[in-house]
Amino acid sequence: MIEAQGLTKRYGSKTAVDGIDFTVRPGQVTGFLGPNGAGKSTTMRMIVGLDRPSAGSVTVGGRPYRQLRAPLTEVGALLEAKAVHPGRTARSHLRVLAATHGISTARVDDVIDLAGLGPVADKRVKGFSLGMGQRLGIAAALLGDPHTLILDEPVNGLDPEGVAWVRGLARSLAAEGRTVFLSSHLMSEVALTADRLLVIGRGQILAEGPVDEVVARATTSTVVVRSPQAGELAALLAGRTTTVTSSEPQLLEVHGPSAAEVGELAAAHRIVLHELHTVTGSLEQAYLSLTADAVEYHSGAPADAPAQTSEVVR
Ligand SMILES: Nc1ncnc2c1ncn2[C@@H]1O[C@H](COP(=O)(O)OP(=O)(O)OP(=O)(O)O)[C@@H](O)[C@H]1O
Repeated sequence: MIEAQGLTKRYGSKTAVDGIDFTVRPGQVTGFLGPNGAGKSTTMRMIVGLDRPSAGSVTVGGRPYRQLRAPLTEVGALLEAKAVHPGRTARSHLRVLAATHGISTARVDDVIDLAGLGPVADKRVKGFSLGMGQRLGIAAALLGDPHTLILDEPVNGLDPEGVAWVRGLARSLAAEGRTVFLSSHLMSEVALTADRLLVIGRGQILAEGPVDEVVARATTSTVVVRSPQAGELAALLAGRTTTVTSSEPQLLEVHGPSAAEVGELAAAHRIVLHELHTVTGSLEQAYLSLTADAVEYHSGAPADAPAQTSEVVR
């Protein structure tokens, strides 16, 4: 469990993290989202004691990181720009790390296998691809078999097989009851991996909660109805809180009432339905809407409209 209270970091006049309160629970994967410069890495660095909060506090398992007796066995972290001696092999890097933290050499072999580093374990790290470097960072994070995993952009540079591996790993670590906190800019991946979300912008929390709830709150759902009596149903639905549009005969897109309400209204008037489902927004749409006012670094080119990758909930 990670708990932050009034967590703040200032760099001179810049407030990178602005008095945030949050809890990251065990047994779940929590996705940490936000635009570039939102304060994600700074927050993660404060969790693992690499940056000192200017105010407030953050604890892991009830204690500040610096007070943990065996930190590597409690918290494993993959953070950007982690220092690895380029002349060392992956195996020797992990062995040095294990030796300094009283972890067995057998565990080094385990995490090499777990991270799929076997074929390159005895090669020098300086020749590693971005993806291999990420795998080594994840192997190091897992070395102490920690209860809490903090992964800053873990899929950065990984190929599709690697991305799927990180997803499976995060899910299985959470299923074992561990706390998994990961940041990513890949919305499709977060949608597949995370149970909960913490969204920040300009150092402040913009949204927090189960993925479905955050998406539902930040996007509008549409009830799609197909009926041979669409005109009759549209007339019954028309009202101040309901908008009904129709893009083809017999098909209605209804904004306002739930699918259950539309179905019950139809049944009460003996209107035949051939189809009734809810189309919810995507995580990408929710993210763009939540962070629209918190983006510090805008692209020059106009952004494409978010893809209509709607999920159908029956
Ligand atoms: N050491 C530092 N000195 C001064 N400013 C810093 C320092 N580290 C971070 N910042 C500033 O704090 C803000 C938050 O940065 P941070 O790296 O935490 O954002 P982020 O959400 O991780 O962004 P990204 O998605 O680009 O990695 C940014 O404006 C950044 O420029």
